[in-house]
Amino acid sequence: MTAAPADARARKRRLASPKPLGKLLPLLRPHAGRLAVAAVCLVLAAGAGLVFPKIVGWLLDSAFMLRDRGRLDRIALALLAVFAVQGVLNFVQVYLLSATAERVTARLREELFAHLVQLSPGFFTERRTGELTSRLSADLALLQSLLNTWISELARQLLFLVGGVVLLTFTDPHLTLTTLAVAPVIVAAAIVFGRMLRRASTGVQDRVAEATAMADEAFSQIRTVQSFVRESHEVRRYGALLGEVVTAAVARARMRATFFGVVGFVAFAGVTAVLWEGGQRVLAGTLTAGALVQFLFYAFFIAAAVGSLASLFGHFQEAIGAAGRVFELLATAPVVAEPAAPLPLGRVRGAVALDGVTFRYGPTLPDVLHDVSLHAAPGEVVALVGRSGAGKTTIASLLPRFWDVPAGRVSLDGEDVRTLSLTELRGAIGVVPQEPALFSGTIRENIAYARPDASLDDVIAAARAAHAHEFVERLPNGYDTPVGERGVKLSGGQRQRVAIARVFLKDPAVVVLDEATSSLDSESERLVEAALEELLQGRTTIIIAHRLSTVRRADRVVVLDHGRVVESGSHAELLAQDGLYAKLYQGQFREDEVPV
Ligand SMILES: Nc1ncnc2c1ncn2[C@@H]1O[C@H](COP(=O)(O)OP(=O)(O)OP(=O)(O)O)[C@@H](O)[C@H]1O
Repeated sequence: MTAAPADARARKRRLASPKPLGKLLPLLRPHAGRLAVAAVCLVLAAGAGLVFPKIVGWLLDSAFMLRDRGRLDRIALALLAVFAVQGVLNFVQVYLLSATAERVTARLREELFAHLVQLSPGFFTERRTGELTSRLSADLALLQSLLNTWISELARQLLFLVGGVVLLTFTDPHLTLTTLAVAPVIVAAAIVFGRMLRRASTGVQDRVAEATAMADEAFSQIRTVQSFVRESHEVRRYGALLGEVVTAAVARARMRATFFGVVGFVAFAGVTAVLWEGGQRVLAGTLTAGALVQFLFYAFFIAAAVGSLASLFGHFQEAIGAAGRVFELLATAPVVAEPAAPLPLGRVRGAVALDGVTFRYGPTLPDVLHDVSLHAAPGEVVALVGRSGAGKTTIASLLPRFWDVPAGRVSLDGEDVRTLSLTELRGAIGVVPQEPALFSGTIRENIAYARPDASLDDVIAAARAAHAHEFVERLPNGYDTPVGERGVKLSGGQRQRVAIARVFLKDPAVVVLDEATSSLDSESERLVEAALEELLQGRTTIIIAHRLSTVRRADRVVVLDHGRVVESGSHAELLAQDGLYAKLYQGQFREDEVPV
């Protein structure tokens, strides 16, 4: 239990360091030209802003004293010109920065997405998908604000601060000191509140991610939610999480409000001190009214700049937190890595083997496979059977190398799967999951998922082989019919046949099939059976079998128990052995038998 607080401390330290923001620099490099133009515009616009008090001071001291109307007109026109130029400069700068920020954020989002989709399935069992989507949206939105507003605001306010102080010092060094007397208080407040804000903001972002994850889960499990009539429970759960978001956000708002109150008061107290001290000198005749007004303007600029910088400090802390989380995700190394120099696979024959494989899902978890050896010759159909939790799905997911084995060897055509390129290995293996989920899109797009360049004829041929063509043809838009999110607009049997058609189009040498446990109506069942029958022709097949017809068809049945191979042989041989298989047969298969 000592590790957790240490982790938390490390996390806090890591978030406090601005290093994560530095990682944005390489992304900005391609936009250097645009950023340079924006920076020049920003400096010039700030300069124009700084000229304004000078002109007003001049106006008061010369035009008014001399009662010169012409001079007033000229000064007003000059001011208009200054503001017009400033307007144009602001436009260019805001436009360039926003466009760059949009591009950079989109690029980073894409990079993060590209990184996440190639991480091993194990990563997604540890992290909730809703949390990841929240990182992609909320944290990147913070970084976008950083790029298009906060950085330019920081530069602008720094220019106002430095420019203001320099110009003040030229006018009256003593009054400058009075103005700056309050600065240490503001800086101290910024540091204290900034830290608190960063922590509070991380809390808010984490709570938002949790609430998003929960909603995401409820939507994806909507049938379960509704069939158990748990809608109000889910609403309460979501409400409770939103309550936490509100509590955390209100705490952050309280901090921000206190900060603004304190900093506002201190800054204007400084301005008041300047007014009081300067006013006395105007009365004494050692300072002109124009110089005092000019001075007050600069004092306002400085106060506003210090205040803005202080609040920007808080925003930067939030952005550091967001960048930290984003780059931490980007740095997650895939557990299953592409070999440095993959062996070329050539034409795949389809010999599949596990030799002495021991496997566990995590270093602290118990072994779920113990010294498993299993061989399938090219074209052979091997059925895996065993009680629930025996390790069948685990074996099936080791072949496409979704996980690596700590002991033993998994091979394709005699080559260790760890030595092959993931693209070639996975290209050689077709997987039909137990409950195939399709992508929202059309039937054609779903079948062509394995080969997006496939022609309609190829898609139809695959659908025919999978006995899906007949039902697709009867749909209102045929192959262009949208299937709905995850294929919800199709029946279970239709989804299965589309998933089988997809594998036909891929035409792999090895098929890994997790047979559906849920029973379909007999017509649908017959069609799926027929489709599978065709799919297995000439391919090495590993089937997680749940049906008697499947085990009968298999060349070999491998019986697993608690992660060990306990029996192996044909259906008839195993029945004759009267061991675990015979027992399973009595209990599992007989009732599942379907009329063919
Ligand atoms: N992602 C995972 N993380 C940790 N343990 C897991 C994970 N997936 C499966 N297990 C564990 O591994 C063991 C084998 O599971 P597996 O899914 O391979 O069994 P199975 O024989 O396919 O079961 P079923 O027929 O019910 O699908 C089980 O004890 C299970 O709890």
